[in-house]
Amino acid sequence: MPDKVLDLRNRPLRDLRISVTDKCNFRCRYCMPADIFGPDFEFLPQSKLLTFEEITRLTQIFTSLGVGKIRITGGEPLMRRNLPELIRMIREVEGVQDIAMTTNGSLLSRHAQALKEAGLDRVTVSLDSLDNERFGMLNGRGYQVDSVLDGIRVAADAGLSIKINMVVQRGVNDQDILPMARYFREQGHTLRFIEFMDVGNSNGWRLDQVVPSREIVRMIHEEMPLVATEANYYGEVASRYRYEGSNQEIGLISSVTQAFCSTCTRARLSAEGKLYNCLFASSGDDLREPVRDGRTDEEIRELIRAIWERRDVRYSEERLSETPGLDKREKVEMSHIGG
Ligand SMILES: Nc1nc2c(ncn2[C@@H]2O[C@H](COP(=O)(O)OP(=O)(O)OP(=O)(O)O)[C@@H](O)[C@H]2O)c(=O)[nH]1
Ligand SMILES: C[S@@+](CC[C@H](N)C(=O)[O-])C[C@H]1O[C@@H](n2cnc3c(N)ncnc32)[C@H](O)[C@@H]1O
Ligand code: SF4
Ligand code: SF4
Repeated sequence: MPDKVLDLRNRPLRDLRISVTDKCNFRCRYCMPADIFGPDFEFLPQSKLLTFEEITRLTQIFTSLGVGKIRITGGEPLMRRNLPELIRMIREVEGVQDIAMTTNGSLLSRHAQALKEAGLDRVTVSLDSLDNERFGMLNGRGYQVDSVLDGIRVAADAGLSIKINMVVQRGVNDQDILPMARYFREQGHTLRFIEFMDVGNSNGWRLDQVVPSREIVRMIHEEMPLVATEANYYGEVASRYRYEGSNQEIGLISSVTQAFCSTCTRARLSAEGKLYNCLFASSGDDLREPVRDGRTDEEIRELIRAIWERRDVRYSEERLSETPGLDKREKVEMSHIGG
């Protein structure tokens, strides 16, 4: 039985989100704006990345503290070589119940089959528009919608369970809400709408660019009636609705208008081995050195336990209550810890 660990707000440690690279082939404005992440930007060298063996060892230590859900992310995780090998290694760790991956989908058609065979359970594909011109602008590199839809198709054929994530920005892609809802309802995949967030330090976030989830629900409900559904599990990020008369669902991730910090069970491990206790943390605790300097599993486990036990963060709730000085704090970049 894993040894349960609680933070200062009584939140258990249940999910580990592992970033395997800080590199990405996209330059989404809200995450890696091209003017900052340009040709001279220095990404992490290979020697600073956790190896697959180190990631697997840490995963095993995390499961002994209660983690059962693993999400592989990035940057773009499919830019890390031999990723199926890592999935295979994590699959063998006792206590791992669910392995998911978040990807921009552009390289998925090439890798989906191998990922499934290695033991990946689910993929979440990010897609913000079905309109080629707008999508090309949003991803900052002119990638076409079809490259992502192909990836989704191949992943579904390979037997992976699929969700789609759409970040909605007012005046940018809010006209895509209904076309996306119609399309993915027809395809039978759960689409989740994410409120645009003030992650990192450079995405130019403004509150008036956030489309509140309740507005999205109202808009879809008018055309395709929705029924609210119970959460699947404690701490689920998305609130869920199903289309009346079917089991087909959508989800709303309301991190700005209805923060969910009070049940946040997520730890985040960056590609260089820093442990972050919040998506909006200023800094992380290094685990790479302890892993490399010969410490035992038990010592590392106690280190992680101590980090979690002093955790008190609740950034999104503080944003909601307009805590003074919050907007001046330096934050980790989303591409560094993976969302
Ligand atoms: N503020 C905040 N946003 C989060 C958090 N976790 C996820 N998000 C946002 O929600 C998006 C979707 O997250 P996912 O990783 O797909 O959600 P998940 O809960 O792991 O998904 P399922 O396991 O499929 O339910 C992320 O890209 C973030 O934008 C969190 O802890 N805090
Ligand atoms: C940082 S990406 C990493 C994985 C992969 N590259 C992808 O895009 O799916 C993870 C998720 O974070 C979301 N994201 C990035 N910046 C965001 C922001 N400012 N607000 C809300 N979600 C954001 C992306 O849309 C994506 O679904
Ligand atoms: S959201 Fe994902 S695809 Fe877009 S720039 Fe960030 S890491 Fe890359
Ligand atoms: S803002 Fe931080 S504490 Fe709140 S839900 Fe997100 S990651 Fe968890």
